[in-house]
Amino acid sequence: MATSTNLEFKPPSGASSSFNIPPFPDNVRTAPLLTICLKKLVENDDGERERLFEASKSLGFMYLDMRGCEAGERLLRDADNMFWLMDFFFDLPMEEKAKCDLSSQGSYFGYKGKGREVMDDQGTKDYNEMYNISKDDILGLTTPLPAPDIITYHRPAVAAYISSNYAILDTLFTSLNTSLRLPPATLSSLHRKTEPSGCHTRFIRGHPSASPQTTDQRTLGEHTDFGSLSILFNRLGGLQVQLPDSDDWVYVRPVPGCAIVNLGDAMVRFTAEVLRSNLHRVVDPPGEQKGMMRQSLVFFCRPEHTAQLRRLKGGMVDEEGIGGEAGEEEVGVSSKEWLERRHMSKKIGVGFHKPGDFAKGAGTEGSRRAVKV
Ligand SMILES: O=C(O)CCC(=O)C(=O)O
Ligand SMILES: [Fe+2]
Repeated sequence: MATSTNLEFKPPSGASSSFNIPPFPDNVRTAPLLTICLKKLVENDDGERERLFEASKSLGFMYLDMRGCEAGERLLRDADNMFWLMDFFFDLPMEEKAKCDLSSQGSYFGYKGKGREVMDDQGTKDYNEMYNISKDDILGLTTPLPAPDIITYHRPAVAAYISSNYAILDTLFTSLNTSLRLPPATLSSLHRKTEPSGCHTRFIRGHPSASPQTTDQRTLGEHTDFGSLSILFNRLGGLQVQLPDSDDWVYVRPVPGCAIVNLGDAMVRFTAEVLRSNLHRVVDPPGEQKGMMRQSLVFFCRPEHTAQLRRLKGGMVDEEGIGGEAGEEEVGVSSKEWLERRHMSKKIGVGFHKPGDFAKGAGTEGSRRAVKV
């Protein structure tokens, strides 16, 4: 932890530990993710910029190799701290976690218990506990939300992790900005750390699905991410992506030293579907990892609340008239509205009451232009 502690906490369960994890199996189908080297992007390597653009158009999922680069190594260290904090958090008694469950107030942030969201329109319940920590809360842009002492005490460590993510986001946005031939800093200026947004850190504890007899081994339903870029760290397998133009689901193998980066709906809307926000889901970990508690860590970067999700002006997409006449202004929806509509539809008793409600939260999953460009 970045801060020392005088508080007494029982040792964590170690569910996040990278030690003693059985290997990811070799006999399952895995996704052909490109590995992008952060160091090369930071050094403005043209070839690496092209590869980032390619990965963002074709699958919208990639590995980002953090090693050998100061900003990357810093994020790896800060992410390790978050995995420790996550262990402590999820090991708290349920009544402590329930105190920061803000779902009934319609808040996206705070704790969500296992089975409190649906994975589909039939109302199949999920198998995850989640804790969403608002960037605006940690950086003091809003009044602090109720949180357990362990989180309050370690706010500086969470803030450090957020800053490390922003350093990397800035590199990614700058590179994509160049590839899209957008006016300088267009993407970065829609994602300022100091402006209110739905950006957040997510802790996930995935419980094994119901019983070995069930054929449905999903623990988190299929979805596209709502925002712009997600930076994800996995220790155990279980994440799957659906391959473009196919019904096949394949695993994403966790790779030490690499984050899994994926694009969300906002990037699709900004680029008239040139960039891709791919469907993904989580199932029980494969092979010898099956039955283990699975923890993952995500930083979700979303556009500022007031940003309009529509084709951006200028740049290759607009000038080439992709998704409309060149210079034509599309009617947008604000990032805040998009987020609220999408997250509510899954919450049992809040936005999801009956079949049909789930579909109200649809994202850009129907979009397929990206693979054809
Ligand atoms: O846990 C994972 O590997 C992925 C989680 C995810 O897709 C999400 O929280 O949106
Ligand atoms: Fe996701």
